Amino acid sequence: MKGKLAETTVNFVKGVGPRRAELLNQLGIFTVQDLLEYFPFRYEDYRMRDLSEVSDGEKITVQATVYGAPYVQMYGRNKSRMVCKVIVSGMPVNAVWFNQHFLRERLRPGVDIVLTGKWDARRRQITVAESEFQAGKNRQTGRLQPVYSVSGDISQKWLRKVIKQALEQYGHLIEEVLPAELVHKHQLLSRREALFGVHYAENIDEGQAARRRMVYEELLMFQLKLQALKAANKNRKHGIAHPIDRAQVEEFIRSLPFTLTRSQQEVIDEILRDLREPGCMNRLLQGDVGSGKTVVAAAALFAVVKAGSQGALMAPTEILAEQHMRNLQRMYEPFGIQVDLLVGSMTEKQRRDVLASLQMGITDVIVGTHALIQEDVYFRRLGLVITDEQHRFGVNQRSILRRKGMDPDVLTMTATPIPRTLAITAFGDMDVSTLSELPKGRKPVKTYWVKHDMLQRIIVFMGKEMAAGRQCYVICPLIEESEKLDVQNAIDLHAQLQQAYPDFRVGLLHGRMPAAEKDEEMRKFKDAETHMLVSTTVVEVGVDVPNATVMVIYDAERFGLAQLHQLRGRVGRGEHQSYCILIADPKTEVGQERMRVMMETNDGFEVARRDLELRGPGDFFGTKQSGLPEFRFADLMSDFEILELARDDAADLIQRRDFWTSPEYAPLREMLQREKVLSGDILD
Ligand SMILES: Nc1ncnc2c1ncn2[C@@H]1O[C@H](COP(=O)(O)OP(=O)(O)OP(=O)(O)O)[C@@H](O)[C@H]1O
Repeated sequence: MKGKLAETTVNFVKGVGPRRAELLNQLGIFTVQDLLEYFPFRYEDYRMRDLSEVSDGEKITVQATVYGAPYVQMYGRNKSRMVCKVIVSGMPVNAVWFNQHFLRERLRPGVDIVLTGKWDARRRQITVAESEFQAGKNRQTGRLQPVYSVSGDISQKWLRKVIKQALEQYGHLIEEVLPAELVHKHQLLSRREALFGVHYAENIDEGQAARRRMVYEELLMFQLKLQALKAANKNRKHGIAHPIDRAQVEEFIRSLPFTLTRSQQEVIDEILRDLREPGCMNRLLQGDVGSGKTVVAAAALFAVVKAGSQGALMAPTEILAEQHMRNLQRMYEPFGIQVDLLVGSMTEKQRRDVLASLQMGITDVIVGTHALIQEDVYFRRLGLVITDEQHRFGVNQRSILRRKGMDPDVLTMTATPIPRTLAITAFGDMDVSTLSELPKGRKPVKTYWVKHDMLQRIIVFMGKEMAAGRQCYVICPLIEESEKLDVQNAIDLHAQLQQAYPDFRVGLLHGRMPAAEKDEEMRKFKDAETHMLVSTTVVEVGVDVPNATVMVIYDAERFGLAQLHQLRGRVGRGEHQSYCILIADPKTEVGQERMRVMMETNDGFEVARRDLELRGPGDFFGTKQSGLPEFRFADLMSDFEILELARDDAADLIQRRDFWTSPEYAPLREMLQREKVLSGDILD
């Protein structure tokens, strides 16, 4: 939102100096508005409890009174353990602090203190994580506390303080942006109430109400934008009406080593129809893992090339770009179509050659990463761009191309199963095609969940599969905090497994390897020069090695369901029976349930549905689903109902005459203007 708060930088908040301002900037917080809209991702319950209500090992916050003298033991270098007797709920309890002996002076008998920490029922002891001496207005304990995503030198405590300070200083300037009728209709909090509410929530319900208001606002803006865009694009007749020769496309399809599924055939028809039209195609192609999206892309590119244009296929990684290029080269070989690769790791000379060949129109199809549509890349006649979900073709990319005199059709592919209704709503500016079946003859992947102590048996099993000529993936544990540790893990596991299988070749793939080396490892696995591939999650999307039949995932509980499904999708891509083995010791009931979901279903839509169910209300801001547009506040899967409301409201607003004139809607109109969806670039 434009306005005073969006123009006031954070250093105007009391207590924020230049250094702290810089730290906030690193969190993406530049203005007071950013700060106020920096929402907690969950709440920590510091509400006071009675000892009789808590069970062993729980985290608690209690009111205590010191009655003994603190006893300090020093050990190591500067390490300490301090014990002090306190009274909680009328009973004596030991409070233990680590490395905080500087508090010793303050622990005098009779002093009241609020302690937060872990309760050990057997020893009647609290291991203190936080202690607070006075119970004043700004006290952190004794209530629900927002937990923000922080990093490095910014502490929770400090950020809480600064946000509260900002609310005190600037809260009165928070302006409503939604029309009163909508606030009323959906019983939303006002913007001011919501921003106060989310940071000061007394209970989870208050937090949720605040969140709901912001989610609605965000989704309404999103829908207004989409619908304005779609309306603008509909009016365009500047796209290319490709003179598609149906018979040639049929010939290409007949040349493939398999027959298309009905779904593939239908989707290709839909795309060909779009391509013939003069308007710009903007279509989303979704299909579960292994449903055969690449062939559809190949047929579309083929059609466009035969109709006299060039095509571009953009992949999220160099490995995938390379894979696509080889596939296309193989498929197009009988047809004399020139496919070239353009990626970052090429030499300057190679790059120059490809650019020249593109510009002269010698290259028919260019495959690359997203660097492909850069300022200095020129096509002779670009007719179709195919890209993937994470890199949806945005307004900016379109306008870069348009400036170069091109207005290609666009196809976006996604493997994230999104319920069709959600897809249509979430991608309101696109038409949606779905591959709803897998190629014939695929056997469902058998999924097993095992504990770490089964490792030996897994090793024997993989040995047997490899002896039968198959290949295996082993995905290493993932340590989120440190990429370096991830890599080390992968290296160690690789060494162990190579030792376990002296007769087979084991490859290694991780994110820190140079791109050329990664490609080489991938190629070796693809050509079955290596029999096993130990990898971090870099193989996650799109890799296609039909001869691989085993996917072993270490520490599977650390991955999200969507990610596990993606990983599992790397096997079961050929005629052989495939297996997915999840090695996991989940500690929570939900964690165990997630493993069971994987065992029970192979269907991506079902996995997504169960995933949603398992995310309880405690999961305040949910886990982000890949494949859908990302938002600050909203999570499209769980906020689907609000999304539908917002869609209907947006449709209603846009066609209303007074929306474009009345002051009530000025903030929404300004947003649309700022986002350039109404400007000349789009509305010709
Ligand atoms: N109709 C078909 N019959 C048999 N095999 C097919 C058919 N269509 C595609 N395939 C093969 O199935 C495998 C998976 O296809 P593809 O790589 O296109 O899947 P995808 O939809 O891109 O999946 P993912 O999202 O998992 O990467 C490939 O080896 C492909 O050659």
